[in-house]
Amino acid sequence: MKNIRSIHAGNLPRLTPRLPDTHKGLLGHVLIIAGDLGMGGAGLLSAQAALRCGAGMVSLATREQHVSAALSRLPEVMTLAINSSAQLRPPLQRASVIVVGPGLGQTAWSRALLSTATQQSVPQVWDADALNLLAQGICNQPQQCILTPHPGEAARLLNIRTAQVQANRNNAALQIAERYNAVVVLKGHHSLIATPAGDLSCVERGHPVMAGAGFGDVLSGVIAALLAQGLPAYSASCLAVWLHACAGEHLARQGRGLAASDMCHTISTLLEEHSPCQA
Ligand SMILES: NC(=O)C1=CN([C@@H]2O[C@H](COP(=O)(O)OP(=O)(O)OC[C@H]3O[C@@H](n4cnc5c(N)ncnc54)[C@H](O)[C@@H]3O)[C@@H](O)[C@H]2O)[C@@H](O)CC1
Ligand SMILES: Nc1ncnc2c1ncn2[C@@H]1O[C@H](COP(=O)(O)OP(=O)(O)O)[C@@H](O)[C@H]1O
Repeated sequence: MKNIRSIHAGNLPRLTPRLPDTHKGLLGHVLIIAGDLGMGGAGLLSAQAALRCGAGMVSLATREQHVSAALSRLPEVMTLAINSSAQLRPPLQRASVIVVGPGLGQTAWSRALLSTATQQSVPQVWDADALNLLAQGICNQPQQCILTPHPGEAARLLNIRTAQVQANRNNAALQIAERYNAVVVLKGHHSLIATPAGDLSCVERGHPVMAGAGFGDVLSGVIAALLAQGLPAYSASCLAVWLHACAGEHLARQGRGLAASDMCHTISTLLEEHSPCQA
């Protein structure tokens, strides 16, 4: 293992400023594949975060039952009803970055969509049920993949117990990165970012106010937006985890009632302070 690097404001990667004549077509198109019945909000949180972190376009592929709620909450997002993997192909062709997994479930619908996504060659962020299906051997992760497990999902990926992951988080993050040949974000208190080459970074920021539903869904959208705007996988992961953790600290005064969607505006403000839109 190489030395563990502590991420701080001084060594963070930056997004380049936008040219005055830039347009949305140059800023990436994030496709989020998410939201089985009963979990329609997870994809919305990811989409909202991607939008608020500057992705040029954001599409959400989800269950038909979630479309009208998604459109009324996030009109900027192109929300598509997907009943079969054939219907997913056109949006997949347009995507430059894919997020798959938030609230995806593990039904036949979920599996069909995930396996269609694996055939794409663009960068992908795999979260939640995409990781659970990967751990079950139901599919293989594509090239250029970022895996974002929480400790429970990490345990499933390594076929060990959650307590064993937590007892040696560095080792767990590196092992998943090596086994799945992917950049890994091991979430939780002091999140870690690992690569298959053995690089390991730690973000010693964050706050227990973030221990609630949907905070990981937001993180997946932040990573995707940074990828869409040109950062490589490891840099995008480090910057996204740092922004997300610092936003949690900023909002900690709200206490236990902090909702994951409250994070998006603060993450957007921190990103602008760190990487201004114009030079
Ligand atoms: N609004 C929504 O629709 C939401 C949907 N969600 C979906 O709900 C489904 C189930 O996901 P869950 O993550 O709840 O369930 P899981 O069963 O994957 O994970 C929960 C377990 O993982 C372990 N764990 C997680 N974080 C830990 C930490 N920081 N330290 C130690 N142990 C930890 C604990 O044992 C915990 O009980 C997924 O499809 C997910 O995407 C969630 O994302 C929450 C929001
Ligand atoms: N105690 C904590 N300290 C710092 N960060 C936390 C803490 N609890 C949760 N988080 C962060 O919140 C997010 C939770 O993600 P996850 O467990 O996947 O939730 P969900 O699936 O509900 O979206 C992760 O980014 C994690 O690092």
